[in-house]
Amino acid sequence: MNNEDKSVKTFASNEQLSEQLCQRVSAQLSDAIAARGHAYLVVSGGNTPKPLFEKLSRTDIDWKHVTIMLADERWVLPDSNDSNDKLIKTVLLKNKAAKAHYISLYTGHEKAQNAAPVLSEQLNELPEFDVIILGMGDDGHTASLFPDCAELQQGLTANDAVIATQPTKAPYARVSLTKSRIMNSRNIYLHFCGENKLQVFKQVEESGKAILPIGEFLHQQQVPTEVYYAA
Ligand SMILES: O=C(O)[C@H](O)[C@@H](O)[C@H](O)[C@H](O)COP(=O)(O)O
Repeated sequence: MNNEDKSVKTFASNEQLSEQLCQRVSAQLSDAIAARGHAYLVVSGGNTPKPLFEKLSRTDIDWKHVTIMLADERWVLPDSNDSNDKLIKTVLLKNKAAKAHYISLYTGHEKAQNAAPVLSEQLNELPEFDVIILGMGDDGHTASLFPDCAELQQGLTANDAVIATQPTKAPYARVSLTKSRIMNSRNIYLHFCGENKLQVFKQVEESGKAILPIGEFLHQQQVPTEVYYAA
């Protein structure tokens, strides 16, 4: 591993990983509250983070001084089982974490591209995120920055905080944080599970460059980035 490689913490299960990541993230959120009076936590959707969300929801931190939001949203109705908004409200914003502030990326606009500028204005006003937890797909996408979507370069270069994307190999139009908004964070975590994703991660890591979107956040030295992997 060259010195640019990110530290990878490997766990036997997502349950064990989630326990450790919950402790780490909670401590950083509490430090942020102590230092600045408020903490900003950005999470990703999908299945991988569910055990982490359950544990975070039960963690005793000063949630009323935490704002939570998603790194991306599928453009589906909020009662859809594919809605990240529904996932967060169901699995994270409960128990002790019910006191947290939450900024939904689902604006109610008919189209994601009409929501993106409104969300950009709102999220550009926010300070540096304290913690952002990114997932990764088998294709190396993260948030909704997909290798095969026409909007990828815009997502990697725009100063806007949010863009609309339309992946070709995944369902739904989406809104996604851009690289510049993701990088405006104090701590980045990449959380993924399974051998397939591990091979993708190793391929990107060993290439030394951003051959897939996740590589934009692995091959950078500006923001401390830790990788949490479970078999
Ligand atoms: O809206 C989404 O789908 C997520 O934000 C996305 O980036 C996710 O992190 C990966 O697709 C991994 O999803 P799984 O954890 O379900 O494999």
